[in-house]
Amino acid sequence: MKMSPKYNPYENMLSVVSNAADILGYVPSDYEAIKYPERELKVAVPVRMDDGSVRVFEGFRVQHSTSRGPAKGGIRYHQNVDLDEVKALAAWMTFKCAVVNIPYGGGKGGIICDPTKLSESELRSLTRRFTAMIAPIIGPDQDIPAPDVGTNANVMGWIMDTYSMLKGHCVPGVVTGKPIALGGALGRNEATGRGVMITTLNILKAHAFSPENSTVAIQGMGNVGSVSAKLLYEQGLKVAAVSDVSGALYDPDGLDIPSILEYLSQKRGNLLEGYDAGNAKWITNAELLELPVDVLIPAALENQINASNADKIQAKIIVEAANGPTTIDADKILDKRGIVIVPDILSNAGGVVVSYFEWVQNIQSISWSEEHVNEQLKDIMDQAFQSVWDIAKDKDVSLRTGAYLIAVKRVVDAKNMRGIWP
Ligand SMILES: NC(=O)C1=CN([C@@H]2O[C@H](COP(=O)(O)OP(=O)(O)OC[C@H]3O[C@@H](n4cnc5c(N)ncnc54)[C@H](O)[C@@H]3O)[C@@H](O)[C@H]2O)C=CC1
Ligand SMILES: O=C(O)CCC(=O)C(=O)O
Repeated sequence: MKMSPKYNPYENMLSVVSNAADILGYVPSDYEAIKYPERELKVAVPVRMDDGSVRVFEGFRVQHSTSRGPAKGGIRYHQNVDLDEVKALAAWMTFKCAVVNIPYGGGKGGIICDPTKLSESELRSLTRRFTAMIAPIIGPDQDIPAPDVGTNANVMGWIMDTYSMLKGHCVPGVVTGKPIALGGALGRNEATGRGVMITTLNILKAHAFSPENSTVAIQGMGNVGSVSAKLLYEQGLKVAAVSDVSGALYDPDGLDIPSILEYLSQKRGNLLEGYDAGNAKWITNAELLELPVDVLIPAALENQINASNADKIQAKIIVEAANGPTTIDADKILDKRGIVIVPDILSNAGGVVVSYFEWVQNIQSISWSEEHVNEQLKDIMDQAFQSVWDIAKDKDVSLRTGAYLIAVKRVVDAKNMRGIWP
């Protein structure tokens, strides 16, 4: 994925936060502290590769804020990971947890690597060594990792095992998104996509669109994109386009999502390439973003909708499933054009909400049914959507600004109530 040279996700995040702080009437010293991550750890992780050589991978864990609770957020394995990206992702977690009002701060981690080019044993060694190196700053009361791009339940299982071995006892609450057999929550694997589905239905309803008459295009068919596609298809939306790093499929009459998901589940590497497209046609990811659909769901990486394509977007609504898919320049262009954006910190919060349920179950040694998890998730997502919608209408601002008005206030209030010590 090509990043525009000037794009800095951390600066993007800061300018959104400053805008919200201005509207809230804060003076700089009220929110100066939340402009900086509390802690940044950079590690060099040596791995014995299958061919006997040693490679050293660079990794990061950033804790943006612990004012409202332990840091919380995923770990990304991707070749384009860098410190500014991890810092931005950590800060977005702080504001995401605040907007849905769960008792966490924000953190994020990453390793610069292409996990599709590593064998399972290399991935396991990399994960175990990385965990050992970040172990001093993580823990169920300190900082709780989870899956993100390029990581999954298996990786979380290795983190849980390595941390537990270091402590000398089983610590399931150190990480969420684990395999169910290791204390993972039922419903966590689908939770982010389920939250995206709930949010999409909420925004369609708010604009009096019926799901059955709405079309959607989804960029990214990993954990978040594929579950969003499945659940939206089941809700009657016409999923006209989906994509991944290997290309995009488009059929204005709607794709056969169950058949695509079946193909992905059988294919090693989970890529769309090679799928028998039938009536659908292959297009590029750039073309997918500009399709004439009702809803566009970017579910891949940051900086996909930027100043170079914002004036070509034809969707009426964008539901941000990825973190940071829209730059601030694009935001302004889209806003002027009347395109509604449901911001990432609201629409993709389902994952961390169910991670919170997983952690709550782990520390109490109890287990909830999937039905209970999904009901509680829906309640939280609906309430958060309504609060963001109401404040945005009340203040006549975008949904992104509305979400940040709620989140920044909660984080600043907590920070200031705790005070600066000594
Ligand atoms: N996994 C989770 O629970 C959560 C993930 N997110 C965010 O959702 C986004 C996707 O994450 P996951 O689905 O977990 O990752 P994943 O690793 O499961 O899937 C990523 C998908 O994006 C595709 N992709 C990568 N580069 C692309 C490109 N240039 N064009 C089109 N597709 C491309 C990949 O082929 C893959 O289908 C990320 O922004 C992540 O931070 C947000 C909240 C929670
Ligand atoms: O489940 C979690 O703790 C965090 C998921 C995540 O990384 C995100 O929401 O971006």
